[in-house]
Amino acid sequence: MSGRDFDHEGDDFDDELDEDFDEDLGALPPPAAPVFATGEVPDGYRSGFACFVGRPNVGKSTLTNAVVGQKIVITSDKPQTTRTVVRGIVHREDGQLVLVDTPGLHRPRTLLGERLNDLVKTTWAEVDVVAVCFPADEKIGPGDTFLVNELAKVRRTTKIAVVTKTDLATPERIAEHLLDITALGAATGTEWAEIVPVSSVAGDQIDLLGSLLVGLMPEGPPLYPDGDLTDAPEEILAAELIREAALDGVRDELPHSIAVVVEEMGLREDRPEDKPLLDIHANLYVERDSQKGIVIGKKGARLRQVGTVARQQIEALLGTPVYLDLHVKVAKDWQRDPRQLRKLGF
Ligand SMILES: Nc1nc2c(ncn2[C@@H]2O[C@H](COP(=O)(O)OP(=O)(O)OP(=O)(O)O)[C@@H](O)[C@H]2O)c(=O)[nH]1
Repeated sequence: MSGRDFDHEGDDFDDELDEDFDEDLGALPPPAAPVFATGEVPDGYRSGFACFVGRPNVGKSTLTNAVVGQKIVITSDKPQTTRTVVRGIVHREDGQLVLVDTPGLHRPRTLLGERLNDLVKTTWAEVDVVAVCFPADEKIGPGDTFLVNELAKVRRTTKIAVVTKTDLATPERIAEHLLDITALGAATGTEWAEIVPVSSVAGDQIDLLGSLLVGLMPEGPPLYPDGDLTDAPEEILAAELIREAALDGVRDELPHSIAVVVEEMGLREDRPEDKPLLDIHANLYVERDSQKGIVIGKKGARLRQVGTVARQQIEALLGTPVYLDLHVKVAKDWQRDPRQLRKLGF
C-alpha cells in the first residue's frame, strides 16, 4: 500500500509507550536568542504573547492562520478540535507577536475536560493580550457570558474583542453585535482595549488586527529568530494535520475520541540530496473498537484517504515528500485515564 497501511490486528493500547510526555503544556516557551544584537533593536519595538479564545467553532484557528499568513494550526468544521497549544509567530517591522492557540473553555465532563480548562486559564494569565472571538453570524449566548466572566477574573491581562466571520453578516447585524459585545463587557466588568471586526476568509481587517495586537505588546526585543512561524515541534504539527484529516466527515461524537501520536519522524537515509523523503510513523488512537471501524472504513478505504490528505498537507507545510505510515489503535476510555492522557500528551 503506497506509503500508508493500517493495523488489522485490533491491538489494544498497551504499556509499550512508557516515556513521560511533558505535562506542563501551559507554560510559555523560554525566549530564544534575540535576532538583533544589543543596540540594534529599533526604537519602540514591541514583542509579546496573545491568544484567541472563544466558544468552539468561532474561527480562532482560522484567524491564527490568517494573521500568521500560513497554515500552521488545524481548522475543522467540527467543534472542539483544537487541543495542542501551537503558536504562530507574526513578524512585523514594529514588533513580534507570538500567538498561542488554546482549546475552547467548556463545562468539564471528563478529566480531559478539566485539564483543558486549567490549561486555558494558565495561558490567559501568562499572555499579554487575550482576544475573545465572537462570530458575527451568531448572537452572544450563555457560553460567551460564562467565558468572559471567567476571563474577567484574570485581571492583569489586556482583553480585546474580535468579531469574526463578518463576511457572513450584514453591516446592520455587525453594528448590533458590536453593541452587544460592549454591553457584555460592561456587565462582566471587562474593559475591551479594542473591538475589531474581521473576516479571515475575506481577509478583511486581518492586517489591522495584527498591528493593533503588536501595539498592545510591551516594548522589548524579538522573542524568536526572524522567519520562525511556529515553535511547535514538527511532530506536533504533523499529528495535528493527521487528526484534522481523520476528523473530516466523521460522525459528531467521534472528534472527542481521536488522538494522534507521531511515534517516529526522520529523513530516510541513503537518499540523494535532491530527493529527500521524510518517514513519519504515527498512531491514531480511538476509544472503542466500533470507532476503529469507522476510522478505517470499508477495506481500509477511509484510512487510506485520511493518509493521502494528511500526507499532502504535511508535504505542503514542510516542503519535503513524505512517507506516512499510519496505524489505528484502540486506547480504551483514554479520556478518563490520567496515565493514558499523559502518554497522549495531555
Ligand atoms: N465564512 C467564514 N467562515 C469562517 C471564518 N473563519 C472561520 N470560519 C469557519 O468556521 C469554522 C470553524 O473555524 P475554526 O478556525 O476551526 O474555529 P475554532 O474556533 O478554532 O474551533 P475549535 O478548534 O473547535 O475551538 C470552519 O469551518 C471555518 O472555515 C470566516 O472569517 N468566515
